[in-house]
Amino acid sequence: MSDNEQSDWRNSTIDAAETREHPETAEAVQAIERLRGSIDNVDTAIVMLLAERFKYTARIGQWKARAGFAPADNEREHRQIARLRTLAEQAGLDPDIAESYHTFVVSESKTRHERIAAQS
Ligand SMILES: O=C(O)C(=O)C[C@]1(C(=O)O)C=C[C@@H](O)C=C1
Repeated sequence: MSDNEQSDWRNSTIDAAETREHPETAEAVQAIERLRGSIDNVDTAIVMLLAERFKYTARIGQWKARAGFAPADNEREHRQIARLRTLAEQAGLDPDIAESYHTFVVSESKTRHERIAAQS
């Protein structure tokens, strides 16, 4: 493969019209499109579940602000991380991915808890 061909290949996506017509890539295009449909379904479920999770944490934020509790609870976080890492292992997911997800959502909830506390 020439340098030019190599860089064309690296920049190509399945959306280019010719990939559909090429016998060598047509099967891959179809398989990827089917898998993208599954990914869209999973992403939809994740966004719905995140919306539900943040409704619960918003209510916790209000209770914490009212009761004078700190936004963060490190012990709870450690227990959550241990639980999620075990679940991930059982599900065949890299536990680091589960922990990164936890870090992201919990840091967002704490930011929101702090906002609620500052407003009340
Ligand atoms: O369980 C709590 O105390 C929460 O405020 C919820 C939550 C979470 O998003 O799961 C957020 C912040 C805490 O540090 C721990 C957990």
